[in-house]
Amino acid sequence: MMTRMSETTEGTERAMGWQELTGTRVTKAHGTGNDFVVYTDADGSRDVSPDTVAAVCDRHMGLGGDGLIRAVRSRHLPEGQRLLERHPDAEWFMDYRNADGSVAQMCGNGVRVFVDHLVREGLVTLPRGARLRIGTRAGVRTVARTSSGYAVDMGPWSFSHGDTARERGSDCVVSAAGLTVPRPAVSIDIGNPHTVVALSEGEKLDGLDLHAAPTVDPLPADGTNVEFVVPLDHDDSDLGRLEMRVHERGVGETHSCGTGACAAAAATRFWGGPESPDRWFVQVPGGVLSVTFVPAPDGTEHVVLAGPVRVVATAELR
Ligand SMILES: N[C@@H](CCC[C@H](N)C(=O)O)C(=O)O
Repeated sequence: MMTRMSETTEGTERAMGWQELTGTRVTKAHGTGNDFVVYTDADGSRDVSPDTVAAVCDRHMGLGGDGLIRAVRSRHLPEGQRLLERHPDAEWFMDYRNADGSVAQMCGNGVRVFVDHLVREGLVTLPRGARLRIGTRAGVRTVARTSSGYAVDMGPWSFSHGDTARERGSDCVVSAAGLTVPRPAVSIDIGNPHTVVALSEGEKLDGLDLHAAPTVDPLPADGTNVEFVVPLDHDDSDLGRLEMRVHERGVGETHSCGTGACAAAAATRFWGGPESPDRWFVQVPGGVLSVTFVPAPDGTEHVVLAGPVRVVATAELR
């Protein structure tokens, strides 16, 4: 993290540097407690270094956030230009960074916040029921405006370690503070990497200490976000429910993770067998997300994530 020592007559303070964004108008918003700082860089001239991201996301010396999102026109990024060849309508690209400055492919809560930002800034019009295509490093995602927020087609999910999970029910083991022994788990890719662990009967999510990153063996090539889940009783056989806590790659424990909720529902549905429902409510510390598995026209199964967006403030970085 970039820091500089600035001496004042009163003493010495550690100042964080976000010079690249000084004077930039930003929005602070969250989706179920997963909070982000968003800014518009329409022509791609205000990219940021990892140090700047970390400084802005710092909860004591900066605005604070689980991530920083740059709204940039796709044509100004090489990865955006590639997407435009197949999806010329994906005008805007979500350039997503974790709080530590690392780049992530996708963010399920962030993409709702991102689209809400575009709407509020008058950069797109999106009436209720209309759809918008967004470029991300995980590919193009289609976002629809609903009566209570946004629903995102997250595309298909897959097991990160091939068929091993289908054969054995798990493909890795996870250790974490508060777990007595390492647990079998599955690693799932939904544009970004996740590993899902179910707690055993009688274990409680609040017994976990997620200050330190859980250990995953084998670790997916790009690292992983880790979700701990407890399936909840549900009366309605068409609607599954689960509770989840998450340790995010590049952040630490967060109040919510949209892609994590999708991965958690996919794993729990897989473990439950063919009778498992296609609709899930995922309870996270910051609220409830809806995850639905739908057949796609190309024969694959897509995951649709829906949830709210709340704007906290707009501000100018000084
Ligand atoms: N909170 C996000 C996921 C953000 C990226 C993640 N930390 C990663 O590195 O993959 C979500 O809502 O999906």
